[in-house]
Amino acid sequence: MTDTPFRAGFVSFVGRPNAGKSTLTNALVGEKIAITSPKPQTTRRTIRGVVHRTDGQLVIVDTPGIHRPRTLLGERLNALVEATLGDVDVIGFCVPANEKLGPGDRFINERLDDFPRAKKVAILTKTDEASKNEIIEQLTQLGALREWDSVIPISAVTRDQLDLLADELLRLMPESPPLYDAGTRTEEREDDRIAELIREAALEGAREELPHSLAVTVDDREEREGLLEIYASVYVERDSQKGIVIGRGGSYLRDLGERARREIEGLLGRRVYLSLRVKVAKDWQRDPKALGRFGF
Ligand SMILES: Nc1nc2c(ncn2[C@@H]2O[C@H](COP(=O)(O)OP(=O)(O)OP(=O)(O)O)[C@@H](O)[C@H]2O)c(=O)[nH]1
Repeated sequence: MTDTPFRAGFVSFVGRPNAGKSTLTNALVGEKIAITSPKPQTTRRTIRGVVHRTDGQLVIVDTPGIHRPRTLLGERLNALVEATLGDVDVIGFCVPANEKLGPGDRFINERLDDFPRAKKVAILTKTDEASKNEIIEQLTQLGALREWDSVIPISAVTRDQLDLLADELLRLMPESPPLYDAGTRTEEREDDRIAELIREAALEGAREELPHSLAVTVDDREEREGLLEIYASVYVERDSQKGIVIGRGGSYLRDLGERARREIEGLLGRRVYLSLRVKVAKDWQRDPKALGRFGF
């Protein structure tokens, strides 16, 4: 019997907004690394999640989507995507099984030619939401786009075929010693993860105009009688949005704080007191200084 070599490398999932990239990352890593939301384009940061197996390591680089930039934030995010995809070993192109292949998918598929170094895998996501016939039709359409190194239908929610996907991704990785210690599941700083959980809670139920205007910073933490107190700010771009986030009598802010606190307690495994303040940073998406402060 021959020993299987240890393989390790980087994979990035791309696909149109809402294709299920963040959910897939979390399902593979087995921990909440990237926030997910039914609102499109909520992923802003490059986040690394690490999948540990006895025969190898998959390092997942979760990028913001590829889209046409409209603000300085958009431009910076696109530059981040370019730099990331130029560097990975495998690109997983995610297409939802329950929506027809559209111009958005074709645009991204064409862009994949710009990254010749990476192996390319087509991933049909959300198969739990589609019929057998729809899945077959989508697989045929995907197959016609290019010569993929692999084509795999999965559901991150029911975990269907996730192990097979991990096998396939690993098979395409170079032989390499481990890239991360066994205990490492993400490179994200804890405060950044907390800020993202708060942003996720704020996105739930937020109105159309709001999602792209939200930013969150964790400003301070204090230990008090066994309780961890976390002080954070939720930034919006305009005064009118401040009222929306606070809600009538503070109701919206209370609800979102409650949801965020539960998620943070899950992450940290301990009781937390969360104090949120809503602030206005005028047009921060276009302001280089503000972008720097928010970590972009
Ligand atoms: N039924 C079902 N829903 C899914 C699955 N994967 C993702 N979703 C849902 O699809 C929506 C979008 O998922 P995300 O993982 O946030 O999508 P994304 O591609 O990261 O989105 P962006 O950050 O906008 O680029 C969420 O409401 C998820 O719950 C799946 O396998 N099955």
